Amino acid sequence: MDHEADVFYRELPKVELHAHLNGSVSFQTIEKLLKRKPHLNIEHSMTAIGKGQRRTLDECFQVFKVIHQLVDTEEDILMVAIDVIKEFAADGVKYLELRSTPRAEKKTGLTKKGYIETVIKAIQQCKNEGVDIDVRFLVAIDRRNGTEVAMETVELAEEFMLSSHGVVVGLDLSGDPTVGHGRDLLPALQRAKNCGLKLSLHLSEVQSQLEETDLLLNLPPDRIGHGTFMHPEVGGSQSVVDKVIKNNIPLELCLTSNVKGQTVLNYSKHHFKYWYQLGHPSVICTDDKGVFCTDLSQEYQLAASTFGLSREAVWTLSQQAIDCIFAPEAVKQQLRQKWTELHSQLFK
Ligand SMILES: CNc1ncnc2c1ncn2[C@@H]1O[C@H](COP(=O)(O)O)[C@@H](O)[C@H]1O
Ligand SMILES: [Zn+2]
Repeated sequence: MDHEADVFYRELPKVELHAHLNGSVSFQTIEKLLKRKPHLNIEHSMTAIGKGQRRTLDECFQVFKVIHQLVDTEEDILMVAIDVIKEFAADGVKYLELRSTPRAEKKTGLTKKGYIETVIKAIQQCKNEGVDIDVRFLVAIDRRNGTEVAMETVELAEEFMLSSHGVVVGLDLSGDPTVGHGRDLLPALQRAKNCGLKLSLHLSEVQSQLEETDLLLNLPPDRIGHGTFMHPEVGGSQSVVDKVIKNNIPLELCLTSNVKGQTVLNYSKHHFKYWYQLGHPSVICTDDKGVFCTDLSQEYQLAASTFGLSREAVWTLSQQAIDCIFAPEAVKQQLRQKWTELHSQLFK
């Protein structure tokens, strides 16, 4: 980790809605994976982007390929998922939506179905151990894999939505934004929506995707990841902004991810400012806490210090994230209750 966040931000109860499993693997867990697979000759410097370092988004995607080499059995996935869940819990996250791309690996016999089952098993195991966090799962589509794989992924997600007792709640569209086009994925996304899966889509993470964003907004998605280049000031358009506002689609905003991935020049230029000033639902998230060496407390603290938010404003921000979760209304009520209980402790 680059810094330790102040106590207030760690104790602040938080909701994390945008976390890719394999991007969230901590230094300590990477250490364990390196010991399991010394023959790969992978070093820490290949799996994370440290303090003050920046990479192009393209280079970030190389990092994921390295991590995927390290996480290629059910055993690895189980360990990684349990570690990641416990780390979020230790950081004060009370509700977490993890997302991950089911992968099959011929070498190890890993199947996509086994992948999803293992993540669900990890979630169940943490629950049985009494870890103080409610975890849900979004099955991810990697956009580079095209139409057919997207449709298969939706079918799998649908199956697990029906059998996982509420753990699988939705679908994520992610992957290298410069590869593939949303139009080819539209039928799969439409199908997901029709069968009751919630949709969180990475949109306009890079510039010049306005046409795709405009098209996919017609679904409409239930949440947007990043949305960095949607507003007119950065080459977006007012009509796209109007669609987002009209449909009241919350944004998942990941400050450090965008700064380290160089799609945003610096923290003060982050589009959090634009959407927050509009009063539009904006949720602070980590994206890839392992790769970008951050955690959710730190992201809240960075937002507060960069944009001059008071502690009460930070509290409200974390509380309003509850409105944006994909789990049902009863879960939202429980979380609101929890926030109310914790408020007096934090502001005594
Ligand atoms: C930095 N901005 C980003 N933009 C788009 N997709 C991203 C991403 N960060 C992560 N992913 C997606 O998540 C995968 C790794 O986790 P999982 O193997 O699925 O658990 C990456 O391969 C990519 O598809
Ligand atoms: Zn992401």
